[in-house]
Amino acid sequence: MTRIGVVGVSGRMGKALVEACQNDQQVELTLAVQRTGSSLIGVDVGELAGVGKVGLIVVDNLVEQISQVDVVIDFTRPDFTLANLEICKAHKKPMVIGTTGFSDEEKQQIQQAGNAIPIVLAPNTSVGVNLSLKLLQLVAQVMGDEADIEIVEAHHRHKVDAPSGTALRMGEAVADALGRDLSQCAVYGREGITGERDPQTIGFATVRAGDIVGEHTVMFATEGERLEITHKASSRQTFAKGALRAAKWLQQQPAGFYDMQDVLALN
Ligand SMILES: NC(=O)C1=CN([C@@H]2O[C@H](COP(=O)(O)OP(=O)(O)OC[C@H]3O[C@@H](n4cnc5c(N)ncnc54)[C@H](OP(=O)(O)O)[C@@H]3O)[C@@H](O)[C@H]2O)C=CC1
Ligand SMILES: O=C(O)C1=N[C@H](C(=O)O)C[C@H](O)C1
Repeated sequence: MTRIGVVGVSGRMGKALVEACQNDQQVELTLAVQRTGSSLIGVDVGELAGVGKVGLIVVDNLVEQISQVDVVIDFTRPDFTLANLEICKAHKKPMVIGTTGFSDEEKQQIQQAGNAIPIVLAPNTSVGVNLSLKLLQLVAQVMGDEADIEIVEAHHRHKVDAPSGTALRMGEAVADALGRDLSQCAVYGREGITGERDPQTIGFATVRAGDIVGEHTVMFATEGERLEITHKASSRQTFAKGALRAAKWLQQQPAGFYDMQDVLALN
């Protein structure tokens, strides 16, 4: 049994994680944290998540009750996640981080924390997206040098970061396979007289609309044919189940910096 602590339980992913914990016999939700001063403190977390009373109330302090968990799961915002990371480090608790929107420096900070505790950092915890990263490597190796590569992602209107963490990770996978540096070859959106396309670039386009859960397409287009790899998430449960899988795996690992490829043995 893996005892799980979820921070940011009021969020879309926070609630999805609470529901996933209720449906998984191998985990127990033992801590539910929300921001200090939130009107949700003291509320039953199952009622908050819409799955009925579960007998665990929302609290506002990770530090005080962290001894009750084996793994902390955090899908929130970079500033809050980094604060929680310090707490997990101090208390030697493994952490699954699904938050996106980190700067390169912040990602390095998380990577370094892997010297002290086991950490999974994954912009997308779904099995499908992580499998697609493998496929992308193969496609890039075979046709990437001849193809124009464009990444299109679509998410709900509430998403605050762009491009999505997943789109950036897909871009990195393709760039690495081609020996390119994504920071040098990425083009984020186009407008006006852009000139012809530079074949070395990897383009990103972002859609924000309605309640789209998460869609990503990587396009390899040559003169005469086009190969597209598309992933569409239709439920946040796919991310939540992946995060629980990562948490159960992480509980057995030594300190280190891991991603979903490690969890799914795709490396
Ligand atoms: N890895 C993956 O597979 C996936 C990753 N994500 C990522 O997860 C993150 C969360 O997404 P989502 O659930 O849609 O976001 P929401 O906005 O719905 O939820 C964010 C949660 O974090 C809390 N929070 C944010 N900032 C703070 C803070 N400074 N202090 C305390 N609490 C804070 C919010 O509390 P409050 O309401 O009080 O602000 C809320 O509970 C995003 O970065 C998103 O990109 C999303 C889906 C899948
Ligand atoms: O904010 C979201 O919703 C999602 N964010 C992640 C990302 O930025 O890649 C993953 C998923 O697509 C949903």
